[in-house]
Amino acid sequence: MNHQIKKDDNPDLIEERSKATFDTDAFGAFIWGGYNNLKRRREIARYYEDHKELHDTVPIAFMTREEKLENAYRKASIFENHIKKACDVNNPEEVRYFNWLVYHIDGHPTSVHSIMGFPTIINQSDKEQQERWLQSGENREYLATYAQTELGTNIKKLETTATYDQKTEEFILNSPTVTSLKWWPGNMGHSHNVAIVMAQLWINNKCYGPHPFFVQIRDPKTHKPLPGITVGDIGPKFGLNTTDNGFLKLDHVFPNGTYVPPVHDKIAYSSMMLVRAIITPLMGENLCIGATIAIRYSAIRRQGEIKPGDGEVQILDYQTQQHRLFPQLARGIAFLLAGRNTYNFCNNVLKDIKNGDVSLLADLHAILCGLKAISSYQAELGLEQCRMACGGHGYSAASGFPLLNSNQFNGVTVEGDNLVLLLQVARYLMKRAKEIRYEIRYGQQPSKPNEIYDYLFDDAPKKCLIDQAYVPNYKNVLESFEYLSKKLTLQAYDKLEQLKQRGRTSEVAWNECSVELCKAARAHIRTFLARTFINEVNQVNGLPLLTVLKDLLQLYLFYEVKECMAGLMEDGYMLGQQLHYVKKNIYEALSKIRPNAVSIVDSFDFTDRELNSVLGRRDGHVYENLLKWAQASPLNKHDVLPFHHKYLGRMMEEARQKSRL
Ligand SMILES: CCCCCCCCCCCCC/C=C/C(=O)SCCNC(=O)CCNC(=O)[C@H](O)C(C)(C)COP(=O)(O)OP(=O)(O)OC[C@H]1O[C@@H](n2cnc3c(N)ncnc32)[C@H](O)[C@@H]1OP(=O)(O)O
Ligand SMILES: Cc1cc2nc3c(=O)[nH]c(=O)nc-3n(C[C@H](O)[C@H](O)[C@H](O)COP(=O)(O)OP(=O)(O)OC[C@H]3O[C@@H](n4cnc5c(N)ncnc54)[C@H](O)[C@@H]3O)c2cc1C
Repeated sequence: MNHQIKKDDNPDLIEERSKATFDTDAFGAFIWGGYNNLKRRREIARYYEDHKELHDTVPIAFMTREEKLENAYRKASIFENHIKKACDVNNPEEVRYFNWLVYHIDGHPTSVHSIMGFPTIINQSDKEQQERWLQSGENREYLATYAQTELGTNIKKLETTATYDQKTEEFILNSPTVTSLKWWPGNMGHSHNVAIVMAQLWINNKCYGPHPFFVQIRDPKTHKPLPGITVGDIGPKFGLNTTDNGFLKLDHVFPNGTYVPPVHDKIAYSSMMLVRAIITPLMGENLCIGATIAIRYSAIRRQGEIKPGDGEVQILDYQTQQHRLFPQLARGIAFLLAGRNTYNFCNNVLKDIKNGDVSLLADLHAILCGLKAISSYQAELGLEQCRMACGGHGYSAASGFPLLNSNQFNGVTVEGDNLVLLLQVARYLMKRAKEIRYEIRYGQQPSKPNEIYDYLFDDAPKKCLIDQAYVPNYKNVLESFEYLSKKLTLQAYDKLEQLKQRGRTSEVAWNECSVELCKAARAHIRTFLARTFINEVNQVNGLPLLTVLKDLLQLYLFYEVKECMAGLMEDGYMLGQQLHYVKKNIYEALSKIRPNAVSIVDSFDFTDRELNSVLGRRDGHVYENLLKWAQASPLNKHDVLPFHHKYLGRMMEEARQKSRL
């Protein structure tokens, strides 16, 4: 049953919704982690709808950059009064959702304090520091950005220095070169007044590597930059234009502080882990938003005929449209599920770290790097497919895609460039490969078993079992992913070793293998995503929901096999006939999903505010609202633009006069 049917909606959507074979609320509860979470989302969305002061005054596509910032500043100033009423402030998901409703996708002036600056203070300060900065940070008496990236970046090679002066017992922070300027930190340009500055710590002429420093950059009262600080906004960007990403030059600045060594030398990097953990489910959500817009629009847009004379069809009936859109839906769900799992894993490991236990740090780091890289890349490609699926209207800001996709672009870069992060996964895999080769040669056990990479140690001979069974066997597909991942991991490892034996240094050999290392990393993450999706679906009770989830899972798994078929076929593991079964499974899944497609996207329960799209409106009344949207454009405030006569009008008048001569 689809709970979103309303009698005044677009008739095509009513028809689609009436065909649902499952309960959309049950699906929504599966996606958002239970019925109570779904209910809370609705209550929070209602709260937002009822409080007009939290809404944008005009669509942000019609605002200048200054107007965008002022609008977001205005909302930030009343946000605290509302969030306590709207949410359980101890529930991060509720807080995140309320933030998302209020500020939407283009950033806002308190974001980096919330997701990076303040969490760094919570996780990386000692008791004395916490007493001083925790409550005041929580109250937003100050706002802290996270200033790590410089004009050139590679954390180990950061150029900003923090030199301990033994006489005055102070640290001196300095940007010694032009490339040491901090560049990019969010909200540093104008909004925040404190920066967590990552700088190379020097004590007694010895460098202790990058460490975070709490630096007041603007006067708490006047908000003017403090002496020695040069700070400003880096200018307009592809997206996130409501965020003032900034530059910062430090000229011998003296923040307060004492040096307390961390329990692990990578603790200083833990803030990045937290954000990487947030990014994966966010990528899933973005992709599901794009798919919702494109699928709803494809259900109301009629264009062309399939059976001549039968009238124009909904474009969602074209197999090509389904093949373009439904995999995005399936991938979006896979990222949401894997993202939720690893977010919980991340919080548990960060708690362990606080208690001095760093045993799972490397496992967590690798999986977060890989998921962030794969989810942001595939979401970017997928959203572009969704945009293209909407034809010309997809190119209009009214579709929501220009804002959604241009913000999505930053996902592949923020918190570490994707390729750099894939190489971190590969570094982890190479350690496992060394254990495998070592174990086989010397009969030793690997360091510790772990569900994430156990399959790499499975030595049983492998045969591809993908067949044409009516009910697809997901385990067989998962085994194919495991086979490919292990093969690519060992191939990369063996090549690395051969190159080293031929005299290459480790670093040069690494570079010469890096394309193959990235392939191995992708294959490992594909395996993780597939396993998580299968595990989650296996826990579902209730046949109608289970059936539709299995349709999506079938599409997800076989689509991913098709994506990596070259690797599976090159050594004869998968045969041509089996590829035929793979394609058959994809086409079957598309047609099983088709009648439920609108109800699946309805199940996400996104509000029109979240979709921010005339094409994706829940009621399907697209065309009349496209006209309203266009008429609201600032250009249409005047029948004749104020500068018309000065330029074009004069040009035409002069041309007319000339032709009269
Ligand atoms: C809304 C629309 C969608 C938008 C998308 C989402 C947006 C949401 C967020 C918006 C706000 C974004 C704000 C953005 C903020 C930033 O970007 S902050 C800056 C982030 N910067 C980076 O991420 C830099 C990336 N680089 C690195 O992390 C490191 O340089 C490196 C690549 C990991 C290499 O590390 P390094 O120490 O320099 O060198 P190595 O010798 O290779 O060391 C590797 C060893 O260290 C271990 N390790 C590395 N990182 C971690 C970690 N985080 N935790 C634990 N361990 C780590 C690694 O495993 C190696 O260990 P060994 O193998 O044992 O040596
Ligand atoms: C919207 C946005 C918000 C941001 N917010 C913040 C923030 O709040 N705080 C902050 O500190 N930073 C922030 N950043 C900076 C961000 O973290 C960096 O841009 C990111 O880590 C990539 O670093 P880079 O730009 O220096 O790219 P580079 O490191 O110069 O990478 C450029 C290219 O070189 C390749 N490359 C680099 N190193 C290697 C390698 N070792 N092996 C193979 N290839 C390599 C990469 O693959 C990439 O294609 C933000 C960036 C953006 C876009």
